[in-house]
Amino acid sequence: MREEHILHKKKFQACLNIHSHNLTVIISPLSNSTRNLFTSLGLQTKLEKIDLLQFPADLIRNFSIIAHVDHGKSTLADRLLEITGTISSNIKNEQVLDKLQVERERGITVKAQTASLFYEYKGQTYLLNLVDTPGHVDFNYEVSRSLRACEGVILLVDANQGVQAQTVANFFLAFEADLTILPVLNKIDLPGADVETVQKQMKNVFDIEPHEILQVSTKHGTGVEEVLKAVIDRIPPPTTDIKKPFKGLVFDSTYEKFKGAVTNVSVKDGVVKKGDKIVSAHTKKSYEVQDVGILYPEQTSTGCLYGGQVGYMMANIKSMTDVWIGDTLYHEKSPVEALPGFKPAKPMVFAGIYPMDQSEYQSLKMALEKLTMNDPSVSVSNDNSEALGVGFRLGFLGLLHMDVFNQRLEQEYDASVIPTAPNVSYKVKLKGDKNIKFYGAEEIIILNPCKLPDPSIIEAQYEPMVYSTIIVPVDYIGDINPLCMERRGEILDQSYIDDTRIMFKVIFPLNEILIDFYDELKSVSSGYASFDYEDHGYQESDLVKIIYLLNGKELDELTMISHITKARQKGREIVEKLCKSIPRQLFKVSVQACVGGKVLAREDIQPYRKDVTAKCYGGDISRKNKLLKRQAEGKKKMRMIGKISVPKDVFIKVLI
Ligand SMILES: Nc1nc2c(ncn2[C@@H]2O[C@H](COP(=O)(O)OP(=O)(O)OP(=O)(O)O)[C@@H](O)[C@H]2O)c(=O)[nH]1
Repeated sequence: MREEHILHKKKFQACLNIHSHNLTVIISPLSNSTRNLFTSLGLQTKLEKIDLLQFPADLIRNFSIIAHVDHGKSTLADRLLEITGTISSNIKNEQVLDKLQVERERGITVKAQTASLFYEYKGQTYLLNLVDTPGHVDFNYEVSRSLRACEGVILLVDANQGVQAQTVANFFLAFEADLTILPVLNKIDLPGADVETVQKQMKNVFDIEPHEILQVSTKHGTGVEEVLKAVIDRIPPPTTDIKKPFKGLVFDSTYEKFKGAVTNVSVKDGVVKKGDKIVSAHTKKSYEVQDVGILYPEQTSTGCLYGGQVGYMMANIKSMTDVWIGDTLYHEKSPVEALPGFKPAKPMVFAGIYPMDQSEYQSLKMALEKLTMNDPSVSVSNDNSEALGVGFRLGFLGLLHMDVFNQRLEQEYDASVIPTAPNVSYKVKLKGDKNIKFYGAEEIIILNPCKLPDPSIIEAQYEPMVYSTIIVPVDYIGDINPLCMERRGEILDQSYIDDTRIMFKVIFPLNEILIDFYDELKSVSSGYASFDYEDHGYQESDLVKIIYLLNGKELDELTMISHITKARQKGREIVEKLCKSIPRQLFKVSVQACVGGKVLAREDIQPYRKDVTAKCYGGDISRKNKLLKRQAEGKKKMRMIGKISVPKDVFIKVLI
């Protein structure tokens, strides 16, 4: 049975399709009240086909939400989606735009997400395009790209925690991009919220006046509607001319099974329609637009996008090499000057990834191609190892980024891989001896520690440095100095951001802060410190290669480069942890750390005989088979070093 009822009112049209058990409401974007009515009833809503021509530039606002980790960006996005009737406010929405399994499991945003909202204000309906961005330093590249599709940002600061290191980093990203900054204090519901102090910090660090700052509780929705109004009042509309030829900036892309590449496009000028023939300024390849629309928050086809608008586009792009984030798209018959592309992401951490079984090399290659389409900040090059075979060396923006990428590889592409220890990239200057033809270059970059040349042919070695910001309460000043010294850091500056907090500027070797520095910083400051860093070039250093041996066989995935003063301590620590992580075998295993043939540390793993079926003699055969099956599954997670079986993720266990 189906019944249709169409409501006509001055400014909106709603069409209810009543099926026997479910109700779909087709709504017009033009009225908040209609959308809110239906979404608050918990009904499924679908946007009626809209004519985006009704939204000229002055009715459009494009903005990002930026903040330190966990200051409430995704929660604010949820409330904005609810207030505008984009999603139902009847159910408990939690971080709706965090769509990836890894984001849901970890409770963090790793991928920027765009959503279009319609909001009625002062008698006009506005089209608002928001980008929810990640807060962690490892995903800053997502933030900087998103900003290119915006004219303004909401800078969210937790009223309880105050200005943190990533607040500073993200503020300056927006400031340097010349965007309008709308400052908002969040979590004012918390008993520890100290609005006055945080206002003072924002005045001291960003020169933002207290009266400019809005106050909200995104959890309870308090003050959130004022944020929407301020977005319209304070953030300027995009500058565009829809009569000019189409010029679109590709600011993000995702790979979808069955659809191929879906690009997120910010239309700078002109209009793009389904069926148009478009060209990529980067590859000069042309495509036919198969679908184009807005993200509401799911893909909602509109058939076209006009200047100033932001949305998605599908054009049958199948290969990763054909999508270039930062690319300019134009109509085949009206070429335009390409927009400046994005500064390429600079990987900070490198690690090898090898197929568990060499026969899986091709499928791993394809999985990497697809996943890097979703995450273009990962660099991929071929790699090989005597022990692990052929594989890939990947570059990441940080350890969390690496961890998340590997998890996505397993979860989304079912890839079973052996990852190697993460390392930074070193630079080596070879001796100027014409007879030495090593790599045929004077200066080489070492991405794989196994490939560090013999010291006899090295003239100088350099390690990457970072320029960092640490913010801590003054009570912990005394703990910061020794921590920085221990990590070979050089404190350049320290300044008060208010009466209670101090900001340090420190230069560190990247290798020293890569693994557990942040944990230690948090621990010495009772969780109050925050930390952010950026690339600071290379500096000459005294480095050695540490290799680890199991009964004399090299454990390739753990080879590392260390500062000479840290080698012995590092070697001892890792040997100790290896002994704890490698299961006992049927024979004794000696674990050694060596530098240039000299043993730095050695320990033995004593033999242990484990017959899992020992207790099953005479018992139920099915139980015995179950145990053997479980043991076989366990073996899949192992790899063999000689006769020793080692967990494939051994480096994670010993390093992190
Ligand atoms: N009490 C209170 N908690 C809040 C408020 N806003 C957010 N939270 C909580 O703070 C935590 C982090 O919120 P998110 O919205 O995930 O923060 P985020 O900035 O998007 O986090 P990342 O994307 O990982 O950087 C969650 O547990 C929220 O429930 C608020 O106004 N009051």
